[in-house]
Amino acid sequence: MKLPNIIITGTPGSGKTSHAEEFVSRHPEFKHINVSEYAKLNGCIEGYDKDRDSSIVDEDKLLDLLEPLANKGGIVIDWHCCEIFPERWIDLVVVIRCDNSILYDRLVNRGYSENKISENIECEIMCVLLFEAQENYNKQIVVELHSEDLNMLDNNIDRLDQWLNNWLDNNN
Ligand SMILES: Nc1ncnc2c1ncn2[C@@H]1O[C@H](COP(=O)(O)OP(=O)(O)OP(=O)(O)O)[C@@H](O)[C@H]1O
Repeated sequence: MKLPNIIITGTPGSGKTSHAEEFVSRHPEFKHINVSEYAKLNGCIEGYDKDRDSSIVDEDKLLDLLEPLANKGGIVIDWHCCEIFPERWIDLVVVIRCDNSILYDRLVNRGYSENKISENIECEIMCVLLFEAQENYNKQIVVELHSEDLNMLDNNIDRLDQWLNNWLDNNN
């Protein structure tokens, strides 16, 4: 059976990994690719950005490694950046959104620096990840989902289940 490839993107702390994990726990035939972890485990880190306090991913190497998985289908890519993934790979782009004050508390709880918190809150206010998704993929495959409490998370995954059922009906 053919499976779709999904990107789950959004500002750090918005809830990408929570969504990807819940979706894959309901659909174990999918593989969750948490790009930050995957890049570290697979030697795709090419440096460190001191200002941003984050690793720099070797995107070419990452894409080479992901290509066979994407061609097979059934990957859920979880990263705060979506534009590097070729359009032909991707069937759905989910942009997770979060209320600023809730996001702020989540980032404080993670012990992020004031700079890193401000940068991420600004990114959320300016809808950076939503625009990035809409500019790089057909708008019809981009969906914005809010993730402020567990009820919302559950409803979002129900929506993704429905989308998946429709996709499977239309593509198999
Ligand atoms: N809908 C939600 N309701 C309650 N808590 C949530 C929800 N979504 C995420 N969280 C919590 O917010 C924190 C950040 O979530 P998560 O790690 O899924 O975000 P992320 O976008 O993957 O972050 P990063 O990009 O840094 O990996 C976690 O503590 C998680 O439990």
